[in-house]
Amino acid sequence: MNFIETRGNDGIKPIEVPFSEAILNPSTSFGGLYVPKELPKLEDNFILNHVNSSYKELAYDILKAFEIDIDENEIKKALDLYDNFDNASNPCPIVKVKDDLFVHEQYHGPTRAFKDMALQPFGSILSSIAKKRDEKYLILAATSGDTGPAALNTFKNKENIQVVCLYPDGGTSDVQRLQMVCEDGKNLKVLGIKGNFDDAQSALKNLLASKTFKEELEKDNIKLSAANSVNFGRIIFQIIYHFWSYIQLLKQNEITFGEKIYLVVPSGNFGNVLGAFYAQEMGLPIEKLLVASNENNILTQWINTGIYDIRGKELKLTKSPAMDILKSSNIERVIYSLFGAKRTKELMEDLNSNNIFKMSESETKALQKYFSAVFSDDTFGTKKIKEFLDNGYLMDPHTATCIKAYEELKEKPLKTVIYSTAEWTKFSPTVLNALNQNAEKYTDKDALEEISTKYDAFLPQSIKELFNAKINHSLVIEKEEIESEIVNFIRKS
Ligand SMILES: N[C@@H](CCOP(=O)(O)O)C(=O)O
Repeated sequence: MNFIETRGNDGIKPIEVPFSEAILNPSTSFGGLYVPKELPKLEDNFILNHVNSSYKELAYDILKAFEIDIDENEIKKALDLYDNFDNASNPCPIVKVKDDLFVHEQYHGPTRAFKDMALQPFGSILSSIAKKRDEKYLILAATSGDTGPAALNTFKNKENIQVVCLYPDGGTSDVQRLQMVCEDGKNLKVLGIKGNFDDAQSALKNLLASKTFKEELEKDNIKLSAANSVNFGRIIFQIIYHFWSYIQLLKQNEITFGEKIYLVVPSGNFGNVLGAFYAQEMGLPIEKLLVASNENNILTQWINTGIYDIRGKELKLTKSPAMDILKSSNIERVIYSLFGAKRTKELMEDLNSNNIFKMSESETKALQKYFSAVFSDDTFGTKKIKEFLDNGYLMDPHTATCIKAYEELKEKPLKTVIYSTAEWTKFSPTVLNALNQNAEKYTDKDALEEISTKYDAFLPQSIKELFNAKINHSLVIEKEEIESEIVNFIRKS
């Protein structure tokens, strides 16, 4: 299957490209994003046929439905990386927390966040193709905390690959920061920037679109790609686990085949919930996608009003930093699916030029057929962390935002899966404040120890080791210095 562009084609780029091309070179005409020409429709009995499949078998068959131009053995090698997760046969388990409520734990990979579910196999495939083609790539990653560690981990020491990861200084948790600045691969560069996540992501998008930057890289025979969800190579792996959720509920006799469910997804860049939307379009019985956000509630505003307005909005630093985002990348792919390329280009150009776009009433209704949204603040989150642990379940602040959506947005008494995108270990001071109902300034190390001892919670070795690890990347730079720092790094390596 080939891939086309959300904002249409400029007559210079190829009108459609295979999967390998879309992931190696994600920059498109007019700054759009690659999307599949059409989504594969899975056969009626696809789900039933996979009730006894392993995650890897399910993933393989979904990837096959996309007819991607990647060698079968490469795909299998990439999927074998799930064997390194906590439980090889179930890399993202579902846990029942109430009669009708289930948590899909997506954080059992090496960097303790859902990004590993996609970046582990994506990194393997991308670097294998680069090596086979004998091409060198610079992979950019902008992160609000989870993508960065996962991108660095997957590409560390990979031949033909260099990675530059941009994070907002002071805009991630301390564990997230340490996961990045302590990484030691010789092909990795981590840059803190004086700015927020939107600044980091805008820099990435500008560089992807910049002819002169790409020409500069070409002098060293280097091509440019990205590890963020602007790259469809991320999204394709973020479709699979929604099928897994449904199949797990079937296996546990919690639902019967065909019964619809709600999925609640904590959202920032909208890649995870976009994967769920695509899964629904491919045949997964979903009643509605419930979008949870924090006080940076732009997604709630968009879904509830059809207006995306960031004029005069300041990005707030919250206790759920991975969702501290105002310019969300993947709303564009949803808009394209619902209204086509011409309208997507119009709306995205409005947003770029005026910091606002307005959809019509009928467009807003069309969006609301699939999505409902609500946001919550940190006070709500800490209350829910405590309430759930009192009932035996430990969750992180991002997962806690989902509870608001579960409590307020469900219109039918259907089973609901909430997505736990990151492990509590990445946010232990916030979690301990919630549990002790105080505002003490705990260090991450103390909070991790106290929670794991008091509540007998598992503490991964990779997290414990961070506090004795050497800091390999201490540079924090101005936004304006990003491009020259990257070029320096390329030239020095
Ligand atoms: N929440 C992300 C931000 C980047 O999102 P992505 O899905 O586009 O990589 C993070 O934690 O870094």
